[in-house]
Amino acid sequence: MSRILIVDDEKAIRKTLTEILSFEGYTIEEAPDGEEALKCFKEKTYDVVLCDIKMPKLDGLDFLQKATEHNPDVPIIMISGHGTIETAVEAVKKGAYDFIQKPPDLNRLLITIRNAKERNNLVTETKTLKRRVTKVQEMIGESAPIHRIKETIEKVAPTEARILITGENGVGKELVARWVHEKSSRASGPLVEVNCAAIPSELIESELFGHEKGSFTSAIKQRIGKFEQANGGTLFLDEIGDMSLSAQAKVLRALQEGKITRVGGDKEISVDVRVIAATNKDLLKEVEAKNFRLDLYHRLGVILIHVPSLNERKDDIPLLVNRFLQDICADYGVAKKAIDPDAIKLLQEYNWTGNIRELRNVVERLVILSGKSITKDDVTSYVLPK
Ligand SMILES: Nc1ncnc2c1ncn2[C@@H]1O[C@H](COP(=O)(O)OP(=O)(O)OP(=O)(O)O)[C@@H](O)[C@H]1O
Repeated sequence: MSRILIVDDEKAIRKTLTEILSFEGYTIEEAPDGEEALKCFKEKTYDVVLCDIKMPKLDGLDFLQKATEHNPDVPIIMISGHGTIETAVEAVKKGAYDFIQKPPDLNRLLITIRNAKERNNLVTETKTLKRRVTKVQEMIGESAPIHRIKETIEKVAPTEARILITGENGVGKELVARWVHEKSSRASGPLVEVNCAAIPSELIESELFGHEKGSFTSAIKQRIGKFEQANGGTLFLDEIGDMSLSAQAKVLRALQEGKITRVGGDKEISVDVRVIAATNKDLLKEVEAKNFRLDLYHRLGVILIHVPSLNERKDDIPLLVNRFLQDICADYGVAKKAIDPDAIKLLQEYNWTGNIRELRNVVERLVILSGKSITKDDVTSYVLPK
C-alpha cells in the first residue's frame, strides 16, 4: 500500500485531502508544518509527499531542499495557494515533482499522485537493476570447505539469522557476506559495510549510529549512521573484534531492541537491519581477555561460517589461478596466457598466507614477467623465495 505524507498548516485542507486519498486506498500521514514533516520524512519512507508552500517554522521550499538532500528519490508535490504560484514554479525548478493549486481539483490531484508514484517505482527499479548488473563476484572453488560454505549460504541467506564469519585476512569473508545479502529477501535493500578496525575508537559510535549537530566538536552537521543507512538491508560489520567495548554495548542494544539513538540525541529510532559480522580474531579468546562481550558474541553468532585459508583448500588453486589469469589478461588487453601444468602444481605446493589477494598478485606478476606462456621456471624465478 502506498504511503503519502500530507504537509499543510491548515487543518481543514489536511482533513479534506486525507479523506479523499484514504478513500482511494492510500495510507496517509499528516504534518502541520515543515519541521514536523522533515522529522517524519527522515524517520519513515513515503511514496509521495504533498506539501504546502506557506507554512510556519519551516516553509515548503526549505522543506523541499532539506528533504531532497536527505532522500532525492521521493517525489514531492507542492500545494500552492493563490499568492504562491510563482514559488511553486520555482519549487519545481528546484526538484519538486509538480504542483497542484488550492483548492485541489480531484482528478488532477489523483493523476499527479499516480504519475509521481510511477516515477518513484521506476527509480527504484532502475536502482535494483543496476545492482543486479554489478553483480557479486563468483565464489570460485570446488573444494569440500567451499562447497560447505555455499550450502550454508543457500540455507541461511533466506532466514533473518545473524551470521558470524571467521577466517584470516583476505580469505573471502566479505565475499561470503555479499552472497548472503544477495540471496536474502533483503537483496533489493542496501548492503552497508563498516570496517571497525579502520575507524578510530572515538569515532566508531558516530559512524555506526550517526550524530546530532553539535554533539561533539567536529559534529558540524547532523549525520546518519550506518545502522540507519542499512535500514531494510544488511549491515556488514567487518573486523568486529576490534570494536571498542562501549560501541559493543550500543551494538548489543541495537540488536536486542531494533532501536538506535544518534550520538548526542535522545530520540530512539527503529531500524530494520540484518547484521553480519566478520573477524580474523578468535572472539572467545577476546572474551576471555575481556576485550569482547560474551553476550554480544552470542547475539552475533547464531550461524558461524569459517572460511579456511588457501593452504587448507589447495584443490581450489588451479581454478583460482585460471580465473585470475583470465581476468588479469583481460584487464591488460592481451590474450589469455597459457600456464604449464607443472607450473600450476608448483603454485599449489607453495606455502600461502591465507590471503587470496597474494595469489592474485603472484598471477599478475607472472603475466607481466613471463613469456608467451607461464612455465615452471617462471614460477621458480618470480614466485618462490630464493
Ligand atoms: N572463492 C573466491 N573466489 C574468487 N575470489 C575470491 C574468493 N574468495 C575471495 N576472493 C577475492 O579475494 C579478495 C579478498 O576477499 P575478501 O575481501 O572477501 O576477504 P576478507 O576475508 O573479507 O578480507 P579482509 O580480512 O581483508 O577483510 C577479494 O578480491 C575477493 O573478491
